Amino acid sequence: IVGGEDSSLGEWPWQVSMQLRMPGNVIHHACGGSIISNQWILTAAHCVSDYNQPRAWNIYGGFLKLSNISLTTPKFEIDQIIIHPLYKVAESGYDLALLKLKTPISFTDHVQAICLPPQDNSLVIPNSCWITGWGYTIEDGQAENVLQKAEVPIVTQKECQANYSPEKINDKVICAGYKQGKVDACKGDSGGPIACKVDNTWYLFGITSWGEGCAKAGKPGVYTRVTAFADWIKEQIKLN
Ligand SMILES: O=C1CSc2cc(C(=O)N[C@@H](Cc3ccccc3)C(=O)NCCc3cc(Cl)ccc3-n3cnnn3)ccc2N1
Repeated sequence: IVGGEDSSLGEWPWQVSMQLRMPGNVIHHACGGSIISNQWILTAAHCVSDYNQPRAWNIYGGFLKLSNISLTTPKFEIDQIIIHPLYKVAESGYDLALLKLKTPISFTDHVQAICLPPQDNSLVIPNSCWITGWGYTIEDGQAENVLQKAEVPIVTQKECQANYSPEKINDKVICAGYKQGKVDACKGDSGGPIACKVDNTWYLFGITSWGEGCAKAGKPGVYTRVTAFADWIKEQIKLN
């Protein structure tokens, strides 16, 4: 996250760190994700498309600092990875994947689910929402130890289409960021949430997907619009 600030423990209890098991028994934060029920995590398809072996991933919830995670830390294990069937590359949309966990999570003060917004667009998206992650804080940076948070304004479809080529910005994505840039997601944040608070309840409105650079003026972040896939998500959870 560029232009954000440190979160506090338990502030974003649905945020998980998705870590890849590398040779030599090391693990390495690669993507964010959001807990949406006690057995399901929602992330970006591009995070898992090249690493689609469930046992390649260790998932950690309830942490503020990556430095508190080690190979002996209790983890969530993936039973099944479901990538949206129309996904090809992040810029072409459908950038979402469901991860079914081997054992249900027992929720705590620091580990909770975030609500899915209804598909019927009955919920009005607030003017600004929050992005969170352990990604780079500058474009050519490194993973951040303390979970970062930043408030970003939602950009209209029209304005976002003007920023990027129109075929990349359709009604299944949501753009967020300031005209002057400065605040944005960046490498290592993808898969994570854009969370909006409506009537005192937090909803997952977007999944961090792509952008042209990080925090550049006129280049807002592009997020998978979760409301466009709420029925698909519910269907998959019911079927699996
Ligand atoms: O030590 C680490 C910790 S994590 C990490 C992530 C990545 C990375 O490219 N991640 C990609 C996604 C990816 C994941 C797995 C495989 C391949 C790619 C990403 O986050 N991409 C974020 C994409 C993005 C989204 C928005 Cl909303 C706004 C701006 C951007 N960025 C544009 N340029 N950089 N970020 C690279 C090195 C890393 N090194």
